Amino acid sequence: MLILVLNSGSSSIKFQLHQFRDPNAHGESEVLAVGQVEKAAGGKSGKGTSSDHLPALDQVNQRILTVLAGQKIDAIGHRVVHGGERFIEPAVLIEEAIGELEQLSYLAPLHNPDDISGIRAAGNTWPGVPQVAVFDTAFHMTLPESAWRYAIPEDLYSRYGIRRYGFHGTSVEYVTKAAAGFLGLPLGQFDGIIAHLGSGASVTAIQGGRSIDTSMGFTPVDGLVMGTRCGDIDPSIVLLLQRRGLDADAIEELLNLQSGFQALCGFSDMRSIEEAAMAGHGKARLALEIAAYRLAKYIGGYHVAVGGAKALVFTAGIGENSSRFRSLVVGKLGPLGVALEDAANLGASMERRRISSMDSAFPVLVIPTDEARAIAEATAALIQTL
Ligand SMILES: Nc1ncnc2c1ncn2[C@@H]1O[C@H](COP(=O)(O)OP(=O)(O)O)[C@@H](O)[C@H]1O
Ligand SMILES: CC(=O)OP(=O)(O)O
Ligand SMILES: [Mg+2]
Repeated sequence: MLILVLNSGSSSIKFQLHQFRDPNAHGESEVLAVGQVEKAAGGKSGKGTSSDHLPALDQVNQRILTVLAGQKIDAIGHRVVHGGERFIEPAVLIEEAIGELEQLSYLAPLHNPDDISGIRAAGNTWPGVPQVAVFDTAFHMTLPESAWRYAIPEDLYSRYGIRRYGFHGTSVEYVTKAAAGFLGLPLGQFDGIIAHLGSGASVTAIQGGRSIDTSMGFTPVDGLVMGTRCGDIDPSIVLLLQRRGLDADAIEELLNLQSGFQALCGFSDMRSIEEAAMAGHGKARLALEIAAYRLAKYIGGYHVAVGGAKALVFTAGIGENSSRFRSLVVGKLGPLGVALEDAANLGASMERRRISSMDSAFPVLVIPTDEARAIAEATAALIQTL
């Protein structure tokens, strides 16, 4: 079975072609092709149309043709950022579902419109091939109301759907299962904290294998300090900016694209920030300190939320690769009795591994995430049922 996974971002489309040897899509898939193509137009506003996607998808098609050698793709799996409360699991993208997704676009104006344009364009490029959406929000639909409800008038929830949703769920679910397996625990007995630290970053509290709280909220701008997103701020800041003449689009851009590490030190990717910090750049060091401090506070809170974590797990670009950032964060967890084994933390292995000391109160793990594989598996499983 052949599954094409597409992740349509604002400026590029990432793709992976997965083959499941077993016709029932059990077992590991093999990655036959992987790549990224740039989109011609669209910009970072999320306001691109499906015609912006067509030339890019045509390039994807060209790049997989030789690998396919005449075989047909069985399904396309799309990463979709926001599924609202409507989509609590992956969905087959029949016209009705695409329509429902369009209704949800106002919730994620920076992400969903691109995802939907990508879905429509893929329907043109690969006509007749079933398409599936896998949602970043779905895994967090298990949050209890005490975690998802904001203390604002109820009307705002019933009218506009204003609540905490949480994101990165596909990654967090994959890593949660892998961490439970690594520790030899049944999923239902895994209580822990998963820190997904990429260009977008969030941390999730897991109890009994399910998400019970997470740092991103109504949108992916909330929570941790990220590459260009501010994370937690007082909403009154937005009001002041508005009173000083910034409109909604300008404020959105400021908080999503000009904040976070970018605002604190002038660099948005962790490799540059680390290099600058090592070269003595004071603002880069302060930025790392602010981000690590905030994440450590969340970890302390989530240790309480899950009733005592059995593991802390680092994943995604920064979580998997930055031993310096992991060490800064775990260095603040002394009161929880958690400590790293320096040699293990510094190791550059790409394997799942434990990096905490033998006497750490609970293990600290590095588990590489694989969103595309998770999307391929979910897509394959769903189209079996058609
Ligand atoms: N070897 C490394 N050391 C430090 N940071 C790294 C390393 N490799 C990648 N990163 C950081 O990981 C982040 C990107 O994470 P990633 O999960 O690929 O993000 P996304 O998929 O959301 O774009 C960037 O900040 C990048 O600098
Ligand atoms: C939803 C989100 O934050 O995605 P990313 O980490 O890919 O920016
Ligand atoms: Mg990411």
